[in-house]
Formats: sequence, structure tokens, C-alpha cells
Amino acid sequence: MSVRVVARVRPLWKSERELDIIVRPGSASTEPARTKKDSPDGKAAAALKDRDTLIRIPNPKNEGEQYTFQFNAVYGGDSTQQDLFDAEVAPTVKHLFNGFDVTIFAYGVTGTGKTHTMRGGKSLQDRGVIPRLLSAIYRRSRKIEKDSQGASNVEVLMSYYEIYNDKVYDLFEPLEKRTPAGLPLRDNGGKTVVVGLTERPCANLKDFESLYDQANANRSTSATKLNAHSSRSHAILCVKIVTTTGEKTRVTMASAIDLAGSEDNRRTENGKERMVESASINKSLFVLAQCVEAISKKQSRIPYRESKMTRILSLGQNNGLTLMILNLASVRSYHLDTISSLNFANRTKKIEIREIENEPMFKGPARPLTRASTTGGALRQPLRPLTSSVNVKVNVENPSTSDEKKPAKAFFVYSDKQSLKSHTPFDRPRRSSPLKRNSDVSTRLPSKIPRESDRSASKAHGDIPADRIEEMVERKVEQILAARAMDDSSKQQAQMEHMNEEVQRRLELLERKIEGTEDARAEGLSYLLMAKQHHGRGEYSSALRMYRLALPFFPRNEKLAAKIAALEEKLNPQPQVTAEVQVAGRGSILSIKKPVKMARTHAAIDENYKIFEHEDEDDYGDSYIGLKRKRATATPKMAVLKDDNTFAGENAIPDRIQSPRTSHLLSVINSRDVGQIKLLKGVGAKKAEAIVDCLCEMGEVDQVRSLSELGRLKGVGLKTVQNMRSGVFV
Ligand SMILES: Nc1ncnc2c1ncn2[C@@H]1O[C@H](COP(=O)(O)OP(=O)(O)OP(=O)(O)O)[C@@H](O)[C@H]1O
Repeated sequence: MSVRVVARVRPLWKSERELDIIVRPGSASTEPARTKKDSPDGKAAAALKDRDTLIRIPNPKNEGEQYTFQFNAVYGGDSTQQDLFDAEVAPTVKHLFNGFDVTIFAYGVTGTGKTHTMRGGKSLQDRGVIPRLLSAIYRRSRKIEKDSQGASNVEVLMSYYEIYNDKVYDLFEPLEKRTPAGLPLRDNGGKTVVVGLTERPCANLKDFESLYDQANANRSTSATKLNAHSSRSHAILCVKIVTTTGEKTRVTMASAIDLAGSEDNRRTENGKERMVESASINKSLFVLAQCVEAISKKQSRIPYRESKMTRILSLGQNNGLTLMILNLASVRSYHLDTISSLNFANRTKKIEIREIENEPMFKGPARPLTRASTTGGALRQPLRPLTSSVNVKVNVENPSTSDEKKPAKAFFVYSDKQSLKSHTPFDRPRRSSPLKRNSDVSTRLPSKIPRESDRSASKAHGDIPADRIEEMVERKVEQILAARAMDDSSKQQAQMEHMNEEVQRRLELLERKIEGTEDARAEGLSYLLMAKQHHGRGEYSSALRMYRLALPFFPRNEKLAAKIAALEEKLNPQPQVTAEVQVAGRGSILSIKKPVKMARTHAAIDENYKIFEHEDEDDYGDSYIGLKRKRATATPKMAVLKDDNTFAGENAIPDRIQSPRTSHLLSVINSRDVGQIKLLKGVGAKKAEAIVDCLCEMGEVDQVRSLSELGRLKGVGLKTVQNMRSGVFV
């Protein structure tokens, strides 16, 4: 079954104008969709509206062209909370009680009504999906309990947490108790679980509401320009339903997720803190979009682990039913964001979810195993438990008490009676005693009459009978073996603990390593996201800059390199200029044109100073060499800047075209002053000393003339140079 995707268009705010509406719900049938007002009877109108499955929106580049997206259902601005719940959520409740998990999540740009849909308002008719779902769960629970006349019992437990800046926080914990690192995630049997999360039982709707309200007060929300109560985190509510009937227990889970909305930060006018939140929100949503893309392209690697939200949501991995509510605003100011949401939803609806029922669990004593009898009809001997001495409770009996319990023996070692002795489950398995092994063997042998020699032995010990001596020996041996076993088990335990510590330590190291690479990759992804956004808006030079910033994180990504090259081509077209310069270089008649062209090129340099700033920024780092060559041949502007019109090398960018920032940075470096160098961003005292040492090795007169040379100094890499440079303000 695929993810069910429904779209909900929020009504206009007072500040929004009908004139600006560009998103229009529609019906797939030829008959135009009618609104409630058109119909004499509200119910019939609602039924008609249920047929709306289309969203129409103009192409942002060509208003005359319309895009149409089809979903499972579309709810317009006049649909109520009740309409949405009755049609989409209420039908899932019975599945929850039939053993299926249900996941409902709201997705959309900031201010499109996700929180309104999921949580809603305080009044009865404004209540959102979550309180209505809980109300339905409790109603059904009571019905099950009543119908079974108390034989079934339903327990509801709730956990509620948020993912804020890619960290997980328990919403039942007050803010002051939060640890900065948040709660860790672990994989548990294919499911991602949050370690240390509180789970609260909620006996009834009232309990739930008070807990839910308390927890919501801990949720991170802030005012942004686009939403006075904007959610700054993804909120995940998990409702566990435990249905017990006799010895059978079934656990199912309803998850309701209010995702934070993606934000275009040119519109939010966010400050620094909001920007950090926003970057984290956008990044996780970007990863989500990547996961959906990878799933729809049936790629083997789905990047779930690149953000906590995608790891938890595990779209396409979780079993059961999944409903996505796509929240939309209908006005023009959301145009591009709406298109990107629609594209995302369009891909999501193709994701197939395995509809797997949760298995019930049985508690109480294990059910007896029925064994097939042998063909001859003889009952087979039950197999002995293969318990090892480590896990067995060893009974080191007190001789005096055991004496009393032990029945008097009629025979010596080979006694039939011994085999009749009853065992408790915790008795030391008789097989572990060599003596007992003999006796075990004996049970299959015919009983023996004591030998003459045995009788004489008994006589030799005066009044101690031989069977008593044998018993004493046997007990002694058992005691020794028991002590040895205990010793072995404690040694084994110590060994296990040591091993556990070792394994734990390695796991932690591994985790940290993975998180480290994940962090770096995440940074790269956020550059990519920004690049895509700029590209989409036609801001090519910023897009180019972002792609370049992303490149060090994906050094061998050909697609990325191609994008950069294409943008460079776009920004620095090189038609006749190349020809002119080349021809000029050859001294042809056309060389007359050269001064004019060169002058124009110099002007272009001033205009495009920003681009050049990036050029010199990028001209270090091995991964750029291929690209750089391409750029060098493709960019005559650079060519004319070389004194001899040749490309002597990547470092040959003369100082006169260095940006003030670069020249300042190089002058600090060339000052060879540890005090000054260590003040550069990302450089500590040690690194500053190392740089100065390097410079001294180069000789008195030699200077660092470019960023690429700086990047090649021992201990200074691409990242350090970027860091140093970004910290220079001139
Ligand atoms: N269907 C609706 N009916 C009435 N009001 C709505 C509806 N949807 C949204 N609103 C109103 O729009 C405003 C923004 O909605 P909401 O806070 O739910 O957006 P959001 O998508 O959760 O935003 P963010 O991602 O920033 O948290 C709220 O004042 C809300 O009451």
C-alpha cells in the first residue's frame, strides 16, 4: 500500500487578498468542483467536495501554463477540522486495534497550517487531528472492554518529543532539565528508538489533554515574520496502545508528527538564532526530500541517517498505514515554496508501505510442547535440558538436611531408585557430575547385586555403611565441582563484562566517527540545499558560490562538478573574446581589437569583483584542478590578467587582483608574527607557530603570494584557509 497523501489548503489570512490566489483545488471529473455555497444541501456538497483530488497552480515562469497535481484527496479552505478527521483519520482507528501501526504527519511551508491541522485550537470544533484521534482511541477502547465484558483491557501510553536543531528532547521534561546533547537514538530490531524517553500512561482523554498541553508548553516555538507562533522543531507524539486479552497482548503505535515548516529566509527576516533553527529545519526537510527521491528511484542507499527526523520518520521503512497531510497556502507569495511542496508530495505518494500487522505476544508459562510419538507407539524419553553449569543455580546442600530428605538407598551405585529421584528445574543437572553420569548410564543397565568386594569394603570401615561412604564421597565431589563451576562462572562473567566494556567503547567510537562524517556531510548538504534554492530563483552567482562551498564535501561528485562548470559557463560566457585574445596572441590583424577588448574585460572584472573573489578563493585544493583548468581555458578574463598571457600555474594570480580580504590575510601570514597569526579564525597558538616555522624554512625573502600557497603550507589545509579568510573583516 502506498502512502496516502492528502492536501489541505488553508483559508486566507486577513492580510492576504483573494486577488493573489493561485492555488486552486479541483476535481478530476469534468464537472467543476462545487463549494458548499453552491449546493442547497450541505451533505451533498461535502460528498461532492470529497471528489476533489487535484491542485492546480500556474507555472511560475509562464503564468499561462498550469501545473496539475493529483492526490488522494484535496481539502479546500472551507473544509473543517471535523471534515478532515472523519474522512482521513477516523478510518485508521480500527486498523490500530487490528494490530497495524499508524503514522500521520503534516508537511508544508511555514505558516500553512500544520500545527493547526495536527493540534488545532482549544474550542471543540477547532480541535485538530491529535486530540480527535485520542478521543476516538479511548472511545474504541471502552467499547472493546465493554463488549468483552472485562476480558480485554486496553492501556494507552504516551511519549512526546521534539527534534530541535537536530537534537531530540523529551517534551515531558521541563526545559531546564534538558541536556544540551539531547537524547540518543538507537536501532532496535529495525526500528529507531529514542533512548531514555519518558512514557506516560494516560487512563482517559482528560489525562491525555492535561499531559499534552503541559508538554506543548515545552515545545520550541517563536514568532517569525511569517507566523506568530512558528514551530521551530519537529514534534513527534507516540501513542502506544496495549490490548490485553487473557494471555495475549498486542501492542500497536499511533505516531502523529507535526513537522516544522521549510522557510525561505529572505521572507522570514530571521535573526541569527532563528536562522540556525531555520537551517536545521531546512536541512532535515532537504534530507527527507532526498530520501523520498531515493526511494522513488529505487536506489539502494536511502540517506535516512543523515538527519534525526528522517531516521525517526523512516518513511517507507515503517510498516502499517501512513498518511501525509500536505498543508498549502493558496497565495502568490508562497508560489515557489508551494511548487516544491507539491513536487515532494507527488513523489511521496508513490512510496509503498508494507502493511504488516503487529504480532500478539503471549505471556505466562510456556505452552507445553506436544511431541509426536514414535511409530511403535512407545513414548520417547523427554530430552534433557542442555543447560550449562554457568546458568544453573547450584544447590550446595547442607549435609544434615539433605540426609533427612534423602530416601534410604536399597542398592549401591547402580541403583534403579536413583533414576526415580525427582528434579526441580534449578537442580544441578546430573549430567555435569561424573559420578552421576555413571549412574545415568546405570539407569539403562539391569540392577546389580552388590559385589562381595563391596560388602567387604563396608565391613572394613567399621560401622559406617558403604552406601553412606559412597554418598559422602559423591557429595564432596559435587561440592568441589560446584565451587569450581561458580569460580568459572564468576570468571566468565568478569570476562563478559570486560568484553562488554570493550564492545561498548568500540561502538561509541564508531558512532562518534559516523556522527562526525554525518555532520560534515550535513554541512555539505545544507550548502547544496541553499545552492538549489538560489539556482531555482535564478540567482546564479550565489548558487555557484554555494555549489563551490559544497564541493569539498563531495569531492568526486561529477554531477556537482558539472553543475559548477555549467554555472561558470553561464556567468562567464566566452564567445569571440577567446578568439580575439587567441588571435591577438598570434599577432593577426585582429589584434587591433585587443586593447578595446581587454579594457572591457578589466571593466568586467571590477563589475564581477565578487566572482573573482570566489575565483581566487577556489584556486587551491587538489580537487579543483580539473575544474580549474577548464575554467582557465574558458575564462579569457583570467587570461588577460596573466602578465605573459599564459597559464603559468594555479598560483600565478598576481596580488593586484586579490580581494582586500585575501591580501589582508596574506599580509598577516607574511608578517610571520605568531601573535597576529594566532588571532586568525581557526588558528590557535600551536598552528600559528607551525605556520611561522614553515615560513622561516622557506627563507627570509620568500612570501606566501596566494591562498593556494597558503593552503599548501604544512598543517594548513583547504578548510583552515577558508576559515581564516572567513574571519577576516576589512
Ligand atoms: N485550516 C485553517 N483554518 C483556520 N486557520 C488556519 C488554518 N490553517 C492555518 N490556520 C491559521 O494560520 C496560522 C498559521 O498556522 P500554523 O501555525 O498551524 O502553521 P504551521 O504550518 O504550523 O507553521 P510553522 O511551520 O511555522 O509552525 C495560525 O494562526 C492558524 O490558526
